[in-house]
Amino acid sequence: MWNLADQQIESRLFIGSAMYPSPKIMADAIRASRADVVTVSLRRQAQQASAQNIFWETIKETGLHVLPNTAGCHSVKEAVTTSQMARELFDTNWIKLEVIGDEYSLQPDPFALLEATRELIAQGFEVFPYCTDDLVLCEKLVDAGCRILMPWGAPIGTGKGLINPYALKQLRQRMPDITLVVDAGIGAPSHAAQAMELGYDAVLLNTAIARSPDPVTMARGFGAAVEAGRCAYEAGIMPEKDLAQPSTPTLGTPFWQQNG
Ligand SMILES: CC(=O)[C@@H](O)[C@H](O)COP(=O)(O)O
Repeated sequence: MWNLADQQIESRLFIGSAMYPSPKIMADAIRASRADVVTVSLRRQAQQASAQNIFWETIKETGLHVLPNTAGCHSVKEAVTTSQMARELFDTNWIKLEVIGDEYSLQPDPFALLEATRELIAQGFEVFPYCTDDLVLCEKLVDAGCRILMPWGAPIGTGKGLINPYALKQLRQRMPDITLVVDAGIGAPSHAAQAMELGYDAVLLNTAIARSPDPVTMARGFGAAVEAGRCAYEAGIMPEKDLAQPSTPTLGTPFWQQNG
């Protein structure tokens, strides 16, 4: 168990709820991933109100912690209003704050993100900001009152994995007491394991599972990878060496020549 914003949870995988082929496949994939936190977008588009209702019911039935998000917001005002609606709807002060600054890369706008964060924290929200891996921005978000940061691995939906492991490593070293979650751009279970091996507290992903030809099996794979990466981090990963070193001792007497 570990502590996320004063809640004890087990899994270190946060899962998205968009773009699944059906609500049933989404529910099955969420279950297979063994995630404890699911993120939902308030600005989600559904063709019919009935489809929207099925979606919300399915999310509720999972019994998971819901982390509403402000995906699709491009301004402080939009993000703050969406967060307030999310608090009413889901009865939670958690908000994954996304304020997009560039339509091409979907890169968060660091200035608007900081402004919206300050405003929402003043209103009593627990802000989970989706940010870049910029150290100075991250420090300012912490100064604003964030206990959790969600730097990107790569732009949303690209599946490129950790494009700047150096920056992510620096963040982990410089912020040992902050909960750090790699959010977005994770394409394969090995990317998720790499984030966990760096000592990140969790990873959040959506596209790689929802858009897989087999979301349920992929979700199971991601759940296992996150656990494997965390085990490796906790156990301590061996340092790399330049010189080869035999893993089988060559000294001593072979066992078939030993007496007795
Ligand atoms: C669902 C959600 O919150 C996304 O905005 C998130 O950032 C995940 O990104 P990927 O779809 O790249 O995993």
